Amino acid sequence: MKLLIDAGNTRVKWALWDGHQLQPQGAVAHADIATLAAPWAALPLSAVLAASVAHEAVRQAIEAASPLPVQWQRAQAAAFGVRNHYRNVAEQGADRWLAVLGARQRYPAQDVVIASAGTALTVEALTAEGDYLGGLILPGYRLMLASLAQNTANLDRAAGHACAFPQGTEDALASGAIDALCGAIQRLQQRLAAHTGRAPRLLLTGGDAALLQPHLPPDARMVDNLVIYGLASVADGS
Ligand SMILES: Nc1ncnc2c1ncn2[C@@H]1O[C@H](COP(=O)(O)OP(=O)(O)O)[C@@H](O)[C@H]1O
Ligand SMILES: CC(C)(COP(=O)(O)O)[C@@H](O)C(=O)NCCC(=O)O
Ligand SMILES: [K+]
Repeated sequence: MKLLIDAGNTRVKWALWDGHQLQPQGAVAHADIATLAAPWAALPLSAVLAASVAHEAVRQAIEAASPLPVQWQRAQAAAFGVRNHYRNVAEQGADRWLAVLGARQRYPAQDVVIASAGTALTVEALTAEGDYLGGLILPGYRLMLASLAQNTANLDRAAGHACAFPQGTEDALASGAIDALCGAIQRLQQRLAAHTGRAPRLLLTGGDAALLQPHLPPDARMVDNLVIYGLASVADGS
């Protein structure tokens, strides 16, 4: 059994992989990583694979809690039939590359847009031929609201509901953030469609995927743990 870990800028998600099935185990805040040491020590593990885009201290806390040496994964130029067109793969977040590999494993040979709605929103474009063309980075929902709260005199307040014609500040805040996030996703989707001449599938993952889904076309599909599915592909070497 292999332990798979996805350390984002807000939370550390982990799952177990037996070579056939993924068993998601949950998520903890960075401050609580040490609480995972005891449950991890009780597992019959053969390997630990992880990806982190968080601060170095998070990486060290995971290493301290892990009963085995951690096999840290990075973005690659190519793997499993996917070619990464990022100019410098060393600067790319491992989570973005692994989400692309996870999408490729779950939806082989399809044009896919992958929206990972976490601390940041990342949106990736992957063609049926296996070309990962690149993608977008923008602040996630919470970060957008926090930046307005911190840099204006009047906007430090809870967001309301997203709606078509917001008629109050709270709703205007929620609607602005949702439209920015969903607009970015749909623009990349349109560009990939224009590039390939085919309509891509849209996959949503990350902690805010459910927040965005009602505001996107009905065929947008939520797929939990795409980064961890990418780690499972790497763990299997397939
Ligand atoms: N229980 C939760 N704890 C923290 N964030 C949550 C929770 N449930 C949903 N969220 C949302 O998910 C986002 C974090 O998503 P996640 O995919 O874990 O991010 P990351 O990979 O950047 O750590 C938060 O910004 C928040 O809006
Ligand atoms: C864009 C990210 C901050 C997303 O992080 P997350 O929201 O998953 O915590 C992370 O993938 C990152 O730090 N990337 C490095 C820059 C790049 O991918 O080009
Ligand atoms: K993300």
